[in-house]
Amino acid sequence: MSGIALRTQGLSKSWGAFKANSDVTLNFASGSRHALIGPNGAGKTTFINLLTGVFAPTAGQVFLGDEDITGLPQHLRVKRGMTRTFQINTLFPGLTVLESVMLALCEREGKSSTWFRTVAQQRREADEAMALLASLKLDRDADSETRNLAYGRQRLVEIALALATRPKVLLLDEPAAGIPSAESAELFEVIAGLPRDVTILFIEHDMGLVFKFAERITVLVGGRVLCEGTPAEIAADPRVKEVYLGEAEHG
Ligand SMILES: Nc1ncnc2c1ncn2[C@@H]1O[C@H](COP(=O)(O)OP(=O)(O)OP(=O)(O)O)[C@@H](O)[C@H]1O
Repeated sequence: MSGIALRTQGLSKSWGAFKANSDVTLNFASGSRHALIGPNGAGKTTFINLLTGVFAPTAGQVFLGDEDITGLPQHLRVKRGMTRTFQINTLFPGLTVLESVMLALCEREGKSSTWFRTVAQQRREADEAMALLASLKLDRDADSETRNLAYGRQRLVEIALALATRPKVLLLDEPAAGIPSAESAELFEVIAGLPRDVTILFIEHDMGLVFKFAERITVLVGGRVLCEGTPAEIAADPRVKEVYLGEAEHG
């Protein structure tokens, strides 16, 4: 696939006089693995919330492919192909991994309220769910209750649930947060191996993971784009060093 999967034009969000995002204009190429980095409070999560429709922007637009989705409610953005991860702990506490993914698949097909389905229909969904789990190396956990899995594997189930909506764009806000580093590397290996028809934008604080897995990096500082480029370009940019060195000195 080529072209632009997602772009923003002059996207801004203020609360009173405070500008959390200012004039953010970015392109996300189809199939790319794009990281959004920046110091605490830079406005990264705000940007994701503007993309998904949690917040309405003060100014600017969001385009998914060619469509201006700025005014769309959250669930219609998911239907159009932009999904962020769901928190399984709050969604399906007592279900197995397989049941959770089947439920997400049924939800996508609009079948979640159908109490009677044929065995053949259920088998199709189970097969699709198992294939999805296998692609994330979660098939061995299919019959475990999600709440009994290690935290890192729970995060993978969250990604499976997001993928069940068949996204064109997948948004991951710190997918490895709270996971031991050995597990987080494994999680990112799986994310990196996702099909190329899914464009991935992720926020991540661990620079080792960012520079290993991102193909493009955007640095946000004070709600503005400081710079954007390949990992090599970002690593060599003196402005980025200044921002992070300044942070280290304060820390
Ligand atoms: N609903 C809100 N009302 C007012 N201010 C907010 C709101 N949400 C976020 N902010 C402020 O906007 C700024 C940017 O926050 P945001 O969470 O987007 O930053 P971040 O880059 O994701 O930070 P972190 O890396 O610490 O998660 C912060 O100063 C925050 O306090």
